Amino acid sequence: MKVLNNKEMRELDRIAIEVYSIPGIILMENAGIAVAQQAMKVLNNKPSKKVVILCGVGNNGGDGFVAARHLRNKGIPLDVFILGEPARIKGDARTNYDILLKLGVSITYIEEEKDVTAFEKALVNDSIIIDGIFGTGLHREVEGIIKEVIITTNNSGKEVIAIDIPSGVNGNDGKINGVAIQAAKTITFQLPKLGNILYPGRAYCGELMIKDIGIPQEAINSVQTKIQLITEDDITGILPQRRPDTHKGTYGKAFIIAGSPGMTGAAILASKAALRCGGGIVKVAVPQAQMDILENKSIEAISVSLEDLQGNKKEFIERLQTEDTVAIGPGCGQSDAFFDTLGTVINNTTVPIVIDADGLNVLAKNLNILKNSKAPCIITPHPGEMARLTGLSIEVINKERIKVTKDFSEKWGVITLLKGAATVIADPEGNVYINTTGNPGMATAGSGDVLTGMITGFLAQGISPIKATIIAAYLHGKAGDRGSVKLGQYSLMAGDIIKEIPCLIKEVLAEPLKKSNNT
Ligand SMILES: NC(=O)C1=CN([C@@H]2O[C@H](COP(=O)(O)OP(=O)(O)OC[C@H]3O[C@@H](n4cnc5c(N)ncnc54)[C@H](O)[C@@H]3O)[C@@H](O)[C@H]2O)[C@H](O)CC1
Ligand SMILES: [K+]
Repeated sequence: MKVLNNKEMRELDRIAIEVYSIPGIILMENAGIAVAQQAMKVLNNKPSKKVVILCGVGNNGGDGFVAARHLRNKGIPLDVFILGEPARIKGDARTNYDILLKLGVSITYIEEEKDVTAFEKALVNDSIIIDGIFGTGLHREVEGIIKEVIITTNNSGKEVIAIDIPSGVNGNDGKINGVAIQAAKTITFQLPKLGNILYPGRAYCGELMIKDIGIPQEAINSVQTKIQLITEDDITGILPQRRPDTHKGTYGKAFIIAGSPGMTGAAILASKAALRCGGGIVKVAVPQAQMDILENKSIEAISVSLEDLQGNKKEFIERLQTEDTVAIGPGCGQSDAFFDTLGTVINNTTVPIVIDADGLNVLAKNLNILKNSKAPCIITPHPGEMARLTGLSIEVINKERIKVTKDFSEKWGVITLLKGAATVIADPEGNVYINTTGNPGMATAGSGDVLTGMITGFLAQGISPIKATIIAAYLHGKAGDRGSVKLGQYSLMAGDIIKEIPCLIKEVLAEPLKKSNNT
């Protein structure tokens, strides 16, 4: 699903209205109806029904006027408050404002302190608030009486439904322009905006609902954006049912170079995750002293002595030619020998390579070795590792997550998955995919090793590097969400994420069994 910035959303509106002749007031009516319907759902659980609607002087306010009319038609008591000069209300918003005036709806104009008091008094019992102050038209800091109303709203303890985007959240990047409405739910229209998806804006949205307001798919297709939100639709049924006449080799050979003294767990987690995602054969190169531990804990994986590999480069290179994918880095440490191993892999592998953790920390010392790579390369840094790869501060990286990730991918010709909330994936062509599954419970040792193993498991089966990265990112987060519901975010461990993979693959990824397959 495309994710738009404010300008692209306005362009989408324009195309719908000017190219496909859909009157803007129809879009506004549909938007307002969607908001009213959601408000009714929330009100149904409340004994006393009352809605207070905050409207700005733009079309976001226009949506609010429409919602007011539909709620009034359902007999819901409501108070409408307008923030800004009524004379500035124009076009479709003006039409809907005039209708409310003709209907005699109670409208209060918030221009000074006493009007804020009137707003506070309107918030009786368990009334709910609809936020139609600003949408994609927000273009400067929120100040003055509007800022005061937003703070009052947030302090009121009332449930807030935001129209399109919580007022104060910048639709272009999710940053807060001074202050922002904390919504319990946000109803956005046709496509999500970056401000609905990127933190901190995403946290202000509460539960995000995307409502179709009648903009045709042709109009959506014509808006040029390279940023997509990963949704379950993107990965549903993507793993074909397995044919009877197949064997483990059919599902690919993954070679994982992981582990160092005290870090065998990284190798165990990555190998288990790769197998759980359907990889056929998973070999793991670990230091000789850890082979027994690995074989004991990950019995389905095949262990290989890292020292033997490092001691016989010719054989190492020959082995690399027999694999379907290679992953390197989890728990590897940063020894000179490992730096050489990484160079051997990058210089001699033609199949997809996943570089994670210490592989990235060592790569950061000489990024130019990427220029020798003949293989599709996927890197999976967290912000700290990205800081070492780019020389940027973690603060800058987290402020410009999309730009930093996209720039790195385009510059070095790799697929970059930047971990964090929300995970950002970019490919060398500058396409960007945002993943919103996952939760803070996954900030636990080994979670990244699991993700590396999952990407590797899908690559081994011949899924394309970008698709394997997208599927793994979504599923990893979804598994973490399930695990956190069962165990709580404090107790979730990396191994618990792996436990959730089988059900999710069966429910989501695997193509539904055809009747004939049941025979
Ligand atoms: N396809 C759709 O998504 C549809 C969206 N609709 C709604 O229209 C708004 C966008 O409306 P717009 O008039 O462009 O802007 P806003 O209503 O968001 O802005 C209100 C108004 O406020 C002024 N302003 C901006 N920043 C500030 C500030 N910090 N302080 C004070 N005033 C400010 C600005 O000049 C504007 O005039 C979209 O979000 C949807 O809700 C359509 O109704 C249906 C189709
Ligand atoms: K809003």
